[in-house]
Amino acid sequence: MLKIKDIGEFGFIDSIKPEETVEDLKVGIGDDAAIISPYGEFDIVVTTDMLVEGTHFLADTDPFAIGYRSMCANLSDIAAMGAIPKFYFVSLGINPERDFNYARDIYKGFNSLAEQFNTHLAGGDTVKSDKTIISITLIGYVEKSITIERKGKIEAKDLVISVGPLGYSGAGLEVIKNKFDGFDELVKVFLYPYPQIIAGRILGQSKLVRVMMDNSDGLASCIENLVVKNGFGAILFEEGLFDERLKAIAEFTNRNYLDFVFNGGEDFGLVAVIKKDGFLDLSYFLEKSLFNNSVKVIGEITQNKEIILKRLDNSLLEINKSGYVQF
Ligand SMILES: Nc1ncnc2c1ncn2[C@@H]1O[C@H](COP(=O)(O)OP(=O)(O)OP(=O)(O)O)[C@@H](O)[C@H]1O
Ligand SMILES: Cc1ncc(C[n+]2csc(CCOP(=O)(O)O)c2C)c(N)n1
Ligand SMILES: [Mg+2]
Repeated sequence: MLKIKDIGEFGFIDSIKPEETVEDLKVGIGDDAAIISPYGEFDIVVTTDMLVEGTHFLADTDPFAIGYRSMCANLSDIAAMGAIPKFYFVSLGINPERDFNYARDIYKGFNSLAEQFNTHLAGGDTVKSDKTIISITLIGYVEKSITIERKGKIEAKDLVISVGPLGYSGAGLEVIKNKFDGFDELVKVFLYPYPQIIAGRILGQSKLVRVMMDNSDGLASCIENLVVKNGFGAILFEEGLFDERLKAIAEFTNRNYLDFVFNGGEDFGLVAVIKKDGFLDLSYFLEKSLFNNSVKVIGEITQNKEIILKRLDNSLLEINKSGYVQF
C-alpha cells in the first residue's frame, strides 16, 4: 500500500494538480496564492492555509496567539504575491466542551492582525472536532500589471534578498518547549509573527522582483523553488544569516543554528530574487518604510545549480534543499 507519507506533502500536491490551464485562472496550484483574472484593472488573489493543534501550535497555546499566527500565515501568502488583502473566511473545527472565551479569543487574534491591514471577516464554517483546526481563506486584490510568481526567469548575478527574520520562529518554539528564560524576540516571532504586506507591495511595484515567495517552510524551500527550479544555483552569504540568539538556542538544543534558518519555517518573511541594478535605492526605501524589519541581501545567483554557503571564515559549504518536512 502506498501511504501518503511515502509520496510526501509536495508529491501529494503534484498528484492532484490538474494538467490543463483554465480560462481566467492566471496562476493555479504551485504558488503562494492563486490569481483569478476577471475583466477590469485588478486580479483577485486567493490563498488558504489550515492550522492544526499539535502540528502548528501546542494545545496550551494562548488562543489569541493561535488566531494571530493563523491570520499571519494567510496574510503572508498574499504579501508574497505583492497583493492587498481584503476579506477572509474561517472554517473552524472546535471541541464543544471548550470555554466560549477560547473560541472568542481566537477570533480576537484574527481580527487584531487583520484590522491592521484593513481585512474583514466575510464568512466561514463551524464543525465539531476533538482538536482545534483553523482554516482561513483570504482574498485580496492586485493590479493586473503586478504578477509575482515562484516560477520565472532569473539571471546569474541577480540578488537573493530576505525581508524579516529567518529562523526565529523555529528557535522560538524551542524556547517555549524547553521553557528557556529570555529570548523574547524569538518567542514573539513564533507567537505573533508579522506579515510582510507592506514590503510585498513595495517590492511588487518596484518591478525589480523576478520571483518571490514567503518563507513559511524555511529558506531551503525558498531556494529550491526560486533558484533551483528556475534553472540556476546560488551562493549564499552566512554573514546575512548569522544570529547570536539562534546560535545560543542551537547550542542549548544540540543543533546547528543554520537548521533553524534553512528548515525552521513559519517566520513569514519574504524571499525574492531581484535585479541588481536599482536595488540599492529600493533597499533604502524599504528600510525607511518598514517598521523594525530587516531587509538583507543573503545571496547571489550563479550559473551552476549548486547551492553554496559562504561561511563567516570564507570556507564554502554545499547546502541540501529539504525545507520543513511535514510528512
Ligand atoms: N490539498 C490540496 N489541494 C489542492 N491544492 C493544494 C493542496 N495543498 C496545497 N495545494 C496548493 O499547492 C501549492 C503549494 O501549497 P503549499 O501549502 O506548499 O504553499 P503555501 O500555502 O504557500 O505554504 P504554507 O502552507 O507553508 O504557507 C499552492 O498552490 C496550494 O494552493
Ligand atoms: C507544535 C508545533 N510543532 C512544529 C511546528 C513547526 N511547523 C509546523 S508546520 C510548519 C511549516 C509550515 O506548515 P504549512 O505548510 O502547513 O503552512 C512548521 C515550521 C509548529 N508550529 N508547532
Ligand atoms: Mg499551504
